[in-house]
Formats: sequence, structure tokens, C-alpha cells
Amino acid sequence: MTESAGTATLNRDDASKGNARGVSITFEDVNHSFLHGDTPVRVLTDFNLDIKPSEFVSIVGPSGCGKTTALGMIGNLLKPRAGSVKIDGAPVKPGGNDAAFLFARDALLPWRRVRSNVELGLEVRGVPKTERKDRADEWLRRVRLSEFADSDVNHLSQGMRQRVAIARTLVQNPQVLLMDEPFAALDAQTRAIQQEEFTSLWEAERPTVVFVTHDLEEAILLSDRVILMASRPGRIAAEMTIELERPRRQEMRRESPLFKQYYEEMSDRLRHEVQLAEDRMREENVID
Ligand SMILES: Nc1ncnc2c1ncn2[C@@H]1O[C@H](COP(=O)(O)OP(=O)(O)OP(=O)(O)O)[C@@H](O)[C@H]1O
Repeated sequence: MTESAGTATLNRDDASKGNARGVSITFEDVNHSFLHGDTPVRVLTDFNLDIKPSEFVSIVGPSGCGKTTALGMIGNLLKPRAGSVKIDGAPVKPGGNDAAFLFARDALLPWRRVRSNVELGLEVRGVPKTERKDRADEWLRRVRLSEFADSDVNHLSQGMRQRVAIARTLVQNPQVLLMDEPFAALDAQTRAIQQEEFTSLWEAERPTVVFVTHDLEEAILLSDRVILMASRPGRIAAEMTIELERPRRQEMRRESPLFKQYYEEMSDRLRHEVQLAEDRMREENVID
């Protein structure tokens, strides 16, 4: 495990091979605060991070440490008060980046059928109807939902709904995929299946992924690199390059000595950061 950010190298040399379409993402001296009443509360401080094209980076850390805030800056949902966030060397700007979000809540439109939900992003971009349908059908095939193309989304299981959401996101061929606990709402078994399915879909196109999760095992299993954040103010406390071979399989959790080593190294540190954050919240409540 490396202390603090900025030194890790991409552990696989094949990111530039094949049809990888990812872009680089850079946080340069990012500082950010939110106003709580009249008081600015520092959320990110001196946040520096270099993400390589087509790298899969997970961010773990205590609740409230600023993970979603960092993700939002890449997706242009908010601007840093100081410092910059760049994609392929250019500052993030409205409409200028090819980034797509995937959240725990699938946010499917209940009045639209399955295919029509998958087509949504393409529709917004003005892709012609026939092309939209062809691309949606191709992605429904890849997520194994072809026979549900004309189904009512309200009749699908939670796992199937999330696969529709994944298809809706990936059909847009994003260069950057911003994922905020995308599998958190699923039961353990469905979650394991989707983690494996998702990584094999990702490997075909390799957009750059920034993946926020509370689940350290999930972070290790999916990522090229795991970033551990500390809170108040949010900053990078440690990072670890994951050198497990790809494709990744669920059995690695149990069978890979390397997986166990990563988990042991990072979990103590994560627990420590979570404990610190909880202690701080308790102190603040006492003071209030
Ligand atoms: N729009 C906002 N206005 C005021 N405070 C905010 C806003 N968005 C986030 N915050 C605060 O900023 C801090 C960081 O929030 P953020 O959602 O980035 O954390 P997180 O690490 O993603 O948390 P979690 O793991 O619980 O999702 C929190 O204290 C949160 O309350």
C-alpha cells in the first residue's frame, strides 16, 4: 500500500491495446467546501489524483469523506472552489465530456418499456430511431435481457432493473463511467453475479471507471487501483495498486492469497479511518 496519492502506476500494460476508449482524469490541488448555514465546511483538501486512460479506480472511505463530491466534479455536477479537474488535460466543462453515471438507485422511467429506457440517453443525443433500437437491442443481448425488451420495467426484479440501467449507460459508449455504489441495493448473490458480468462488459470497451463503494472486497475485486480517503476534510490517505490477473472471478476472494493480502492491508486502515470519522461526529454532537 502506498501512502498518499500520485505515485501509483497502472498495473496492466494492456490498457492501450485493443479498443480501449478511456481518457485520463486529473485532480490538481482540489479544495472544496460547502456552506452549512453561514459556515463553510471543508470537504476536500489538497486532493490530487491522476487516473490513467482506461484505468478502473475505486474510492473507499468513511461516510461523508467526499467520495461522491469528487465523482460529481468529474461529471461536471459541481465545480471545485479551488484547483482543477481535467479530462485528457482539458478542464471539465458542460457538455464537453463523454461521462455517464450509474447509481445504486437505477432511476428507470416507470412509464417506459425496457428497450425504451435503454434508448433514453441516445434519444437525448438525437440518435436516429432505427440506430437507437439496434444499439439498445445489442446491449439488451449483452446483459441477457433480450426477451424482456418490450416488458414493463415495473415487473422486473431489482437485479434485472440494474442490468437495464447498465445497458442504458453503456449503450452510450461513455469514455468515463462514474459509478456510485451501483450494486449496493442488490442482494449478495445478484451483486456477485453483476460484479462479474459488469467487469467482463467493461473489459470489452474499457472506459475509464471511477467507482465509489463502501465494500472493500468489491473494490479490490474490480479495480486496478483502490484509493482510500480520510474524512474532515476529505483527502487521500492511502492507495493500493491491485495486480490480480484479469478476468477477475468471484473465487479470487476465497482462493487468491494476493486478494487476501490486499484485503488485510487495506481493511485495517479503512476501519481506522471510519473509527476516526465516527469519533469526530460524536465529539461534534457533544459540543452541539
Ligand atoms: N450540496 C451540499 N450541500 C452541503 N453539504 C453537502 C452537499 N453535498 C455534500 N455535502 C456534505 O459534504 C460531505 C461529503 O459528502 P459526500 O456525499 O461527497 O460524501 P461521501 O463520502 O460520498 O459519503 P457517503 O459514503 O455517505 O455517500 C458530507 O459531510 C455532506 O454532508
